[in-house]
Amino acid sequence: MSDDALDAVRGQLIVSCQAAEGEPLRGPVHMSAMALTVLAGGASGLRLEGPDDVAAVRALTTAPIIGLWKITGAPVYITPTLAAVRAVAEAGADIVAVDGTGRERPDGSTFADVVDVVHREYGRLVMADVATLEEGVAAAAAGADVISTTLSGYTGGPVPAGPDLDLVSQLAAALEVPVVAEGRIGSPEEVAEALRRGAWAVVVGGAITRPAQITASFVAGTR
Ligand SMILES: CC(=O)N[C@H](C=O)[C@@H](O)[C@H](O)[C@H](O)COP(=O)(O)O
Repeated sequence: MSDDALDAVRGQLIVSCQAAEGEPLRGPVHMSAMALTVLAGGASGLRLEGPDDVAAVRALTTAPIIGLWKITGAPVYITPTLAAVRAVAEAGADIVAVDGTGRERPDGSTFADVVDVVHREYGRLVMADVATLEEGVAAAAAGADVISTTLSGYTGGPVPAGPDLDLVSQLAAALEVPVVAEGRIGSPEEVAEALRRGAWAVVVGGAITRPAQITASFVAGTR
């Protein structure tokens, strides 16, 4: 298994290019253009949703791709089944991101099963998307190659306004594996702070690639 993808993003910005079902930018045509655009801006890696987007962008770049597949219907929705894991790996993701919260997966698979499939069948890496320190420690013990703070704020209660940089600090202090800062990072200053706190890399999504969200933040200034 190669750690090249992780080496290539060390200390760097990864940009998440995602559009949800029903959004005008949904689909590989627009997301490919978005991906090439953020690479032109200096992003060192990409986070992409759905096998179609991953495959389309894989054909265009050798930049590291973190792939996931959001399948709604259960609390665990980030690459929630082994079939989804295989589809994302087969589409060409270097790193497969999956829910790493320890909650029940809809197909009954375990996180260790995911690690086994991704490592043994595909020779790729596994990113555990977690919400807490305990989940990150458990996912690393179960074989995750990299832990991301993706799900902090999304597993119960109100979603906070800013990123969970304290979780970045806690995970970085506790773990040997790389820790990625992700979720609600909204400024270059927050990127720098996440790296200071020990993040291996920083993922920014909506603040760069969700124009409706960005527009709404400006519209708020008219009220
Ligand atoms: C919670 C969840 O499902 N997060 C998703 C995971 O891939 C995406 O919707 C986020 O855009 C991504 O994590 C980047 O975060 P932000 O867009 O806040 O910079």
